Amino acid sequence: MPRKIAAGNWKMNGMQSTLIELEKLEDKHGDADIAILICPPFTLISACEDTPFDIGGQDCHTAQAGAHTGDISAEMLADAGASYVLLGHSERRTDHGETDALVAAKSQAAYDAGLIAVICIGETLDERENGTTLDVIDRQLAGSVPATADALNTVIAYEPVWAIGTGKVPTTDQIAEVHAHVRKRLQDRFADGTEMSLLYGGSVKGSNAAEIFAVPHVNGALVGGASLTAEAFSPIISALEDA
Ligand SMILES: O=C(CO)COP(=O)(O)O
Repeated sequence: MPRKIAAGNWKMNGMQSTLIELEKLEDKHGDADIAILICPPFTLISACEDTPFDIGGQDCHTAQAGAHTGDISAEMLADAGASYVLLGHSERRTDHGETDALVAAKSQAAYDAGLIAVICIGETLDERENGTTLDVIDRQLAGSVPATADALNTVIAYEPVWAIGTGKVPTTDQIAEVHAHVRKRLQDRFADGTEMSLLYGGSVKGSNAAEIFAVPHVNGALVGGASLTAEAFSPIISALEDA
């Protein structure tokens, strides 16, 4: 069975004062038997080390060290206490022009540093309306996921770009179609493709989490806005525990 993962992507949010939310989350979910992954900004990774949660970065460089002002390497993330890193998020693809090839190179750097790569894929609204969603998914999977991926070092997050931060959620049929397609492609390509965790992301909330987690091949969620407070994230974690 793929591992269940409730992941929070804090994006460019979070101050020292935000860490109180993790203490509240620990009170409720400190001994959860699913993985709870928090991806704070780089500045808070070390400060999260004492929490019982898995910690992840939101990006890394392809190199482990060197003259790359402003960048962070996978080795640095691991050194700071992270065990995961988000890669290829649509905001990085859009804001920083990240290509599939770059995401694959970053994923390999993550593996080399012993991190688990959460590789994000997903279509834009135009692509969905053009009927090219599954083509886009195929291209991103083929280009962004290295040949060295396996169920231990890789998690795939399907995040339709049009559902991120918009309150618009695909129908469960739409999620089911993409997740079944991704599972098939992973099974075709990797010996342990059946075991890779597949997360859904995009406007997940406490009120819609249970129905999303009931969709076949949805093994968890990558949550943005609703991961920023314990009050909003806790019901999502509970729904995944119950799924
Ligand atoms: O981009 C996301 C997580 O990576 C989803 O963000 P929202 O949950 O805020 O829509």
